Amino acid sequence: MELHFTKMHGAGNDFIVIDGIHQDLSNMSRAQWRYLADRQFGIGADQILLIEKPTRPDAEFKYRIINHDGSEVEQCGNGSRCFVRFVREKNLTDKKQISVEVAHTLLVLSEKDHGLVEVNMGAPVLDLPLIPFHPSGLESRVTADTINYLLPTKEGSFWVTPVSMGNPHAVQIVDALDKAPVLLTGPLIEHHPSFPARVNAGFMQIIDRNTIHLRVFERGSGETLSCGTGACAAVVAGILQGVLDSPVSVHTKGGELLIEWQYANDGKNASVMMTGPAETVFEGKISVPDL
Ligand SMILES: N[C@H](CCC[C@H](N)C(=O)O)C(=O)O
Repeated sequence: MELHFTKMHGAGNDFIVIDGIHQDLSNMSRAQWRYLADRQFGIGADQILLIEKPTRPDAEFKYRIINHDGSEVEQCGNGSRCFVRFVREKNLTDKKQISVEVAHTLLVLSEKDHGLVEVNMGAPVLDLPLIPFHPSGLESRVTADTINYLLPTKEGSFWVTPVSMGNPHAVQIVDALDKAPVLLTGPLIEHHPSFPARVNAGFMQIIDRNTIHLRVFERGSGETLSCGTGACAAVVAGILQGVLDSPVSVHTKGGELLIEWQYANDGKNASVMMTGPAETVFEGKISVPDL
């Protein structure tokens, strides 16, 4: 089958964005999704964003997120900004604020000046079974307003803070990000049995109380140049541990994101606000083989 797509990125986290409203992609297999995301045999991307008609009355659109490995997931921060840019450029809506259904949540997205996009990512989920995270048998320690867990792997043990932004994250603080063994330990954390749905492994270096450097080994995609939900999770973890204050500038290999979480005023149910770039790179069409 032939399909039209738009290649986009949000701070270097790259996407294949597909209009599934005007194209019928209901029969795509996981192997075909993997083919599209493959950087040698297909178009190449960290994730695929598939835009569909909503299933709930308060949403204008729905979008689905498929990782590089073909796994479908619950949330994508950088992708949500590219979604806004896409529907604007395609004139699919003229609304200033766009409500979109993503897995089990409703995101409210709006464009800001200077080509940036702001997303209300909702409140973090910290209830361990909902992350999901099973701490049984793990050493733990209280750190300010949260609990860290010592995750043992064959390459050492790492203190992590479990946080969900709709998708699961394990955030650790490192002293020197450029020396952190992200590619060695990231996969071990991603597949750790304490995270039954796997997990995105975040590595953050605290620069000051309003600045971090961040690398994320993403579930289903490996290390990406930037991870929006990972930036949100890292800031939540840092604020709960008493080492960060909102707003936080998150520096990633692919660019800068601004994350705000008014925990001090509104507690753990405060929404996380993410602001960052979204770029269209090129449009194309591709013939997808039966796989
Ligand atoms: N790999 C993630 C999904 C993409 C998230 C990331 N690209 C973002 O910008 O939030 C997961 O499996 O939960």
